Amino acid sequence: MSERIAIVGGGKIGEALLAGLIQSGKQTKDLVVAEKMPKRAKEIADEYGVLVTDVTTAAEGAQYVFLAIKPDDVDSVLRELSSADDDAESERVTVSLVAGLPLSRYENGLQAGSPVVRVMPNTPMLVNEAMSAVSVGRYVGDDQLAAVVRLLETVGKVAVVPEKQMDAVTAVSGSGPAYVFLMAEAMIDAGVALGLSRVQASELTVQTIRGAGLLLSESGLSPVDLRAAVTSPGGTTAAAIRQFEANGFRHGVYEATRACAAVSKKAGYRPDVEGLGGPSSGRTDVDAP
Ligand SMILES: NC(=O)C1=CN([C@@H]2O[C@H](COP(=O)(O)OP(=O)(O)OC[C@H]3O[C@@H](n4cnc5c(N)ncnc54)[C@H](OP(=O)(O)O)[C@@H]3O)[C@@H](O)[C@H]2O)C=CC1
Ligand SMILES: O=C(O)[C@@H]1CCC=N1
Repeated sequence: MSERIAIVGGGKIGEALLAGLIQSGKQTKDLVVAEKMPKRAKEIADEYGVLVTDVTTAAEGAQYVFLAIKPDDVDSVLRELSSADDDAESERVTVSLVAGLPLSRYENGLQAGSPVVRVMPNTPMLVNEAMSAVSVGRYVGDDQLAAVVRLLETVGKVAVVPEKQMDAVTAVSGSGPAYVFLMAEAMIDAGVALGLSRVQASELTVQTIRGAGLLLSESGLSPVDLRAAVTSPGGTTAAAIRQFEANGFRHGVYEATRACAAVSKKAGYRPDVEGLGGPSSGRTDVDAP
């Protein structure tokens, strides 16, 4: 029997999941999206040929409901899901892609005993090269976990991690693609400053990042060894790396990931709305940044 998969939220990561699942062979008849913005709903329906509807309809008959919505929208969606179809709820696996919110938030918001899996994916899912980290809720059976892992493996790699590592995971792989794209932007701008056309600088940068990523992934060598192999004694790379270090590159990456993890840790608090320590999260393990 085919599995019906609902994706609530047709934004960036919801679309990446949808596109990845379709590319990996999932049939569009087994996929349904809930998206509340009418313009976006039409774009998704036109582009992918899937049903785009409301949360309740999407969840009906779905074995898996992926939540690809912002943290602020979670409570209202959980209310809709728990009033949708009481009998089905304990069978249905809710898979949250939302940064920062703990498993307990979903387990408390859904019918008692509902299986919930928390995932931190990333946008390379669009090209079936995601890195997804998975933490398992207390009511998830082994078969249910295996099924979610199998689904995510169709769009990339999967690691199962304890929930306490999720903030760090978000800082490395969840937000990580943005750091690489920022590096690409900076390299392209630097190439233009050195006299290359933007088209040339883009082609050189994109292929360099692609090739370096593949080499790192496939050679079995460490980043330290691979960097050393590029760095000829007294040569051009050594001059560049000296400037990176003098300008705090390593420190910048460290501070950036720390800031990212701190925001992930506080996501449940919605600090802009309620102030730190506000009543929305139910979390008690949040430190000052
Ligand atoms: N982008 C990324 O790389 C990653 C994102 N995530 C997580 O994924 C989640 C979504 O992020 P992202 O895709 O970037 O955000 P987007 O804002 O692009 O997408 C969220 C979408 O969900 C829609 N939505 C909100 N509430 C509902 C509802 N009740 N029913 C149907 N649709 C709804 C929003 O509509 P509207 O705009 O009208 O509110 C919006 O189109 C976040 O929690 C984030 O932490 C995790 C890993 C990576
Ligand atoms: O920026 C964000 O909050 C989301 C979570 C990880 C990547 N994007």
